Amino acid sequence: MRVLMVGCGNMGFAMLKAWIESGCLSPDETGVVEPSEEGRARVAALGASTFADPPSPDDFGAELIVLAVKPQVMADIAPAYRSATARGAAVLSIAAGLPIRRYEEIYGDQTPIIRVMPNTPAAIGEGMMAYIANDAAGGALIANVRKLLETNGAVAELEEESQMDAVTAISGSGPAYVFHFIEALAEAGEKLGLSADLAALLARQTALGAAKLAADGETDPAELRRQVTSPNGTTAAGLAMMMTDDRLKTMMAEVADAARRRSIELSS
Ligand SMILES: NC(=O)C1=CN([C@@H]2O[C@H](COP(=O)(O)OP(=O)(O)OC[C@H]3O[C@@H](n4cnc5c(N)ncnc54)[C@H](O)[C@@H]3O)[C@@H](O)[C@H]2O)C=CC1
Ligand SMILES: O=C(O)[C@@H]1CCC=N1
Repeated sequence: MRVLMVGCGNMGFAMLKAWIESGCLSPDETGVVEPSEEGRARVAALGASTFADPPSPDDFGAELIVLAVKPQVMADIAPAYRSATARGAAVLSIAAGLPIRRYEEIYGDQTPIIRVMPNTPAAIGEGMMAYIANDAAGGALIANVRKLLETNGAVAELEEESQMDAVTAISGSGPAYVFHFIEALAEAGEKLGLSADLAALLARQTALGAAKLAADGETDPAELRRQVTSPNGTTAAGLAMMMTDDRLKTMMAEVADAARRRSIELSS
């Protein structure tokens, strides 16, 4: 499948890197439109073709256009690819907020459109990729797109598009919450007198180990938490600060709701 990615910043590059490095996508059939010279250089290092401006369909012959620009500029940028969709190219968008109907307004509802919410661990095959497709997207296209997304991590098909704002708030933005948790744990270590390097190592290795223990889903995270918590021990003392009055749960609900509301705002 000839893939043309439009915009290759933090998220687009994270996805493309795994597509190419896994061997799922050949660099020969990959193009990237990216105005930033630095952005083009790192794509060129993967062996893919780069363009500062949209290539004509005759020049590239894209079968899949991947829209990976910011939602705020999508309406200005996406119409340049109408000639490619008119010749049969499908569209995969990773933009937050923008519903499928927005793309149908640009390309027509006969154009196959898939909307996916990725996250940055996609670069190392540990992402969470949640998608939904319009009626025009056939089984063969969806199977091919899933093959690409599987190189990025776990893949889930949503039941309805209305779930996408909540998905964005949880898994799309979620890595940033976890990174901030790691920052906060490391800073707490420094406040307790540890060196910055040691505190940072303890924080990130602890997050990694805990995530790996929880990753297979076989043991409930609440049970994993209980396994660390000796009665009247150190963990119980620490957790009381997080759990009294559901302090952390209340904060996480507020965090996720703010992100979901912003996703809804971006759609209008
Ligand atoms: N960063 C993340 O963790 C996630 C981002 N997303 C979505 O991914 C999309 C991209 O976000 P980021 O990669 O974070 O932003 P970014 O700013 O890193 O990347 C956007 C890229 O688009 C390029 N660009 C600007 N004008 C262009 C044009 N006319 N043609 C082609 N490319 C153009 C920019 O040079 C830049 O490299 C957004 O829609 C965002 O909602 C979705 C999930 C997670
Ligand atoms: O912050 C954002 O809007 C994008 C979407 C999800 C993660 N990053």
